Amino acid sequence: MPPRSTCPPHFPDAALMTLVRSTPLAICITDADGCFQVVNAAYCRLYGYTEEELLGEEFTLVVAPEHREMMRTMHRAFIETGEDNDPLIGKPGARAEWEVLDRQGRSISILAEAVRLEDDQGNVYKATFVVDISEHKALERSLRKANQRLTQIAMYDELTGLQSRRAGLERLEAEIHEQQRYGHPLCIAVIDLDGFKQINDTHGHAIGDEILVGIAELLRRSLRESDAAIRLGGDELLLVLPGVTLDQATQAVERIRQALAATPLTRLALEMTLSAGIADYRNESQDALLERADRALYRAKRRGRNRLAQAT
Ligand SMILES: Nc1nc2c(ncn2[C@@H]2O[C@H](COP(=O)(O)OP(=O)(O)OP(=O)(O)O)[C@@H](O)[C@H]2O)c(=O)[nH]1
Repeated sequence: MPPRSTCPPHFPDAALMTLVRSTPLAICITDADGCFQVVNAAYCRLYGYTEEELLGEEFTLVVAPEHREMMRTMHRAFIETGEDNDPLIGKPGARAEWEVLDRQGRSISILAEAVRLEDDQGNVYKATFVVDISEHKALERSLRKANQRLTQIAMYDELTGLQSRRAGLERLEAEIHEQQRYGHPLCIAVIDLDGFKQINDTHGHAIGDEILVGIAELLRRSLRESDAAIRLGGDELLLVLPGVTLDQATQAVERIRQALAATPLTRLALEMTLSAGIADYRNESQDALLERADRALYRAKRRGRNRLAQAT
């Protein structure tokens, strides 16, 4: 035999009701039809209604119209079984977060927890305890936004939108692992603009920036989905070209070189050229691969710029 309840035999009891009414926790009690039978002062304050306005009304008054039917169904299920069959979290449970509406139609985030009550006549009620978590939710949203922003800053170069050095080198490392596992060819190209310092010195940094943005656009247009374009720093760029041989990579970068030479950039329609060193991956470390591409780039520069060189 379960122990008998120590509650007074009549519900609601006057002393308990005083407690319910004066607690700072927002509480409402709804009957089997979902109509408010009790709302305490904290509940009224939270939603901006008077007690008279709420009593007898269906609880869906504080729910957005599109969610009312679902909430009615859940309320009925709770009255019958004592469990919320919450379709959003997919498991029974009487504690959940919701978005509700106050009297002005403003959205409030709440944490609600409920208990099923039964009086001596067998009438069933649902008592719901509500905590306003709007500030907490707003903070959560702004933290999520700040995190996204930080990720964006870490992953992408702010000026050009190309991948950042850090993200790009991580990507290259991942491609090297793929290559080691499956043996697909993998190439990289280290690109450096020709005479970029002179452009900055003659036309100013803002025009130099426009050039970098223009080249980034050209790269995005020219590369495949599976390729990556990375700004290593300054006017130095890295292309990661998976699945192509050294000759195919050279053809692809040669097309980019020609396209750049034929595309005047910025409002001053400046002509710009690039030099590049291209290397195919040869079972080496990332640093060794980058170093070979760098040496090839250096050769291309020495031979007169506006040209490519393959790494040996
Ligand atoms: N406008 C602009 N300039 C930058 C930026 N970052 C680096 N630079 C400049 O880019 C120039 C890089 O020049 P270098 O690559 O060393 O030399 P270069 O003039 O291109 O000469 P070569 O590479 O030998 O053809 C320097 O003057 C840097 O100050 C940037 O974000 N914006």
